[in-house]
Amino acid sequence: MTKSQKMRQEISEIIKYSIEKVLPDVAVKEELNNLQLNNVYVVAIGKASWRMAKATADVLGKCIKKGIVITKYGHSEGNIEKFIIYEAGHPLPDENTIKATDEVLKMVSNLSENDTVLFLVSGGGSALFEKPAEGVTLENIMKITDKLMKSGANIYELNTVRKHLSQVKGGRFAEHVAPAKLKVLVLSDVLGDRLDMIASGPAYPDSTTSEDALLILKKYKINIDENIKQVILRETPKSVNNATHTIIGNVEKVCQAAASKAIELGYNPMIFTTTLQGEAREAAKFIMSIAKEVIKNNRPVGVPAALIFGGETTVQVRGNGVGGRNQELALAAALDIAGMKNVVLASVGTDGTDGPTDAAGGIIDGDSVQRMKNSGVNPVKYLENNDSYNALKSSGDLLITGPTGTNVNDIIVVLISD
Ligand SMILES: Nc1ncnc2c1ncn2[C@@H]1O[C@H](COP(=O)(O)OP(=O)(O)O)[C@@H](O)[C@H]1O
Ligand SMILES: O=C(O)[C@@H](CO)OP(=O)(O)O
Ligand SMILES: [Mg+2]
Repeated sequence: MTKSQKMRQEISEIIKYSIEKVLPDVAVKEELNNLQLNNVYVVAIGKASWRMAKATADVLGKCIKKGIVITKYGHSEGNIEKFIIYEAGHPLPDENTIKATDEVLKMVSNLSENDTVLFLVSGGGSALFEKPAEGVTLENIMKITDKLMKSGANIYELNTVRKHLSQVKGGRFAEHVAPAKLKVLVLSDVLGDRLDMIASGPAYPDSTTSEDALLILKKYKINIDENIKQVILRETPKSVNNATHTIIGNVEKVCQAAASKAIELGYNPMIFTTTLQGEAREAAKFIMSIAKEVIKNNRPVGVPAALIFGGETTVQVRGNGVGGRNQELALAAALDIAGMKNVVLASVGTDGTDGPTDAAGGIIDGDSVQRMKNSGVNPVKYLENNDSYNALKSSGDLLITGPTGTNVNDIIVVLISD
């Protein structure tokens, strides 16, 4: 085995271990074990909702009256007693989203103040839990969110707009549940763990305003009809008094896990940030500038080193290729370190899907670009066309995990050895 092959294997091990450490099962059970709850209604939304619901059913069992899971297509792992399980569209909502959300609203509509809704929230919830505001259609929401996503808007901007077009986001779901109470367990996939942004904060007071939403649409040059503008001008709740929130997992945990596995494998780990953001290809260059500093000057960490970054970059999609922000970061990184020895990078979405592809991300090294060229791929052109998936496929650099059952943002690891 060559050095580079060994490092690729080690980086895969680090990623696998870290994702296992942020599966929500244990954290949900720990949180629920000491609770006295009777007649609980459970609503679970997002890409990790099936696992969160399963852990809940294991702990609360008989105390559950009824539960509903809404997760992304291909993310259900089977039946759970007393639960109805829906799969729906992501990152754009679809008819199944609306159907499942209506079922949730029906379930919580006549509860009393003695009832509790256990609300299990994970990223993906914005697309998977949706009932358009009066005067807005599903198509309106699909079009506006699609445009925002492709223009490189970050998750705060995207969800500020989503919250103002919805009957269940930005605290409005909590109003539906009242007078019953909500206990909300949250798996965070948003920079800074902002509770009003994760899945668009269905039970959390909204910190954004109608004016913010309109300014974001203007910034990205997205035109809306007057009737949509009027809907956006209806303000979201700024206080919610029937919900308590607890964060049970986040990107911090996944970075810590990566650091401990790196130590086990003999690397000096350093977590640089848990809030990486910006255009994916620019982030790649910045990350590799640090790698080069480590190689040249053993700064700010000595070789063998594991550089760890958590967060979520964005991509302005200009071409018509296939990819995701992690694959795009990996491709740009491959171009930056072409020909270099003993450097390997992995960039991975912890949910197991990066963009509209079946890959979780990519693992690249100094020979990736040569491998692409050998198979007739011009990596610069592919990057220009946002076709990172096919570029990484040609060099054998895609990381494919399938849905992981969790969702705590993205992790980037760089291994450097002598
Ligand atoms: N060809 C592409 N290359 C890079 N990114 C893309 C491409 N097509 C779509 N995307 C990005 O993928 C994002 C959705 O990816 P996804 O992994 O589902 O996000 P999340 O995990 O945060 O839900 C969109 O915001 C869009 O910018
Ligand atoms: O649902 C959402 O709003 C976001 C953030 O929580 O999740 P994802 O990026 O996975 O769609
Ligand atoms: Mg996201």
